[in-house]
Amino acid sequence: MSSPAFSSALADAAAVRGQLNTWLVEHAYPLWWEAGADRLHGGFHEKLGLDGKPTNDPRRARVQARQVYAYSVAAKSGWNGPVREAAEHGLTFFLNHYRRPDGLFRTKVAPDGGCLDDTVVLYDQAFALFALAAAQGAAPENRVPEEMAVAVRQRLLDTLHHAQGGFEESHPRTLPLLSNPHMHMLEACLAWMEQGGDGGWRELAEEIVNLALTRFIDGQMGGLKEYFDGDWRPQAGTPGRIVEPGHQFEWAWLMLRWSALTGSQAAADAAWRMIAIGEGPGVDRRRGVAMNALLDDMTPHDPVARLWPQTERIKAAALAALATRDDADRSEGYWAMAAAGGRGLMTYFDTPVQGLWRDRLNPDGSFVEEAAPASSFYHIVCAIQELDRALATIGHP
Ligand SMILES: O=P(O)(O)OC[C@H]1O[C@@H](O)[C@@H](O)[C@@H](O)[C@@H]1O
Repeated sequence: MSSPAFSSALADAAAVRGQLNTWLVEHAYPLWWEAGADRLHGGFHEKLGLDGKPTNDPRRARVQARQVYAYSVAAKSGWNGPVREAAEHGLTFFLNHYRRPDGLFRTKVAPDGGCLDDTVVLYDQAFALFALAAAQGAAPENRVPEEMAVAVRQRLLDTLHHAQGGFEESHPRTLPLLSNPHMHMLEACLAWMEQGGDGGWRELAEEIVNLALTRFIDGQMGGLKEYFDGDWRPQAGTPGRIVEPGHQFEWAWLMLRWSALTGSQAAADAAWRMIAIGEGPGVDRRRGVAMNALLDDMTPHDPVARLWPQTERIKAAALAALATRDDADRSEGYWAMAAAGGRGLMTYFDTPVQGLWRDRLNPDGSFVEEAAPASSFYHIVCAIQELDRALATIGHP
């Protein structure tokens, strides 16, 4: 029962959290382990069809890594399935089939683990680091994941480091440069800092935060952009004008975490502005969801709403509510945002087989009929756990 001292928006957010968590533990975790794990070849399927059966799609490195994370933290949500077995099932396949002789990770393999694309993609390296941090957290006595992660970090700094900070996409250079993999690199650095990793994680995190504050974010508009030329200037034409609401939320969540760790006011200020964009022009009130993309004049660019921006809306809102807890009115607004984000997310869970999700909501309110991508599970798990953690921190049951 919620105490009368708690606001109604907060109680509402807690009620939504309860529904989300029930769905997660009773339907999603069991389904993505029972049907989503490949007992024959190992690893996890890339997608489950709307009938709950696996599709035979090629497997992206990021998806395996994300599933390792999702199952590593499953016990925190109260799933009492074989947490460790599930996480190890994913990690074994990932290390056996994606790890290259140079210690970096290839981008894609076939369902049987055969190499389909040996390319090193920066985004995938970030998720490899993230999964290794999750593995470290699940089995702290084994230091192998840390050794592997430090080697990956060093190799990236040796081969892809950009003179003005951050990373190239590849060597030899391909353009545009992208902010997005840096977001996940920052997420991985924070995960390693939480695991007690060496000072290199903090240094790299700081470099990425500074790059975001000085280059990725447009100081006038306050929004963070996606595509850049070789000197970290927004790319010419439309790509350089794209502002994704989901990324405003996701970066804001990371910036608030960074600010809480370091006291950085600049990071917090950037977060408030990004949240205002995401939650203002970024949300279509009619459908109750965050859209895929705006342009820098705040007009919709891609009004389709994928699932993942909804999870990022929840994460940003939960942490913002926590960070403003001494200012009742502000905090109340963020709890309301978290509740609205949670409701928006739940509309994606209305599927013939419970535990699956829809991925794309059209402007007319219909969903695209398609298989459920496993890639979204990590987003969903993290959002529900962040909401839960924020509520627990302020003492809400
Ligand atoms: O597109 P998938 O693989 O489902 O990932 C979902 C999304 O995750 C977010 O964190 C961002 O990195 C997006 O750019 C990405 O599209």
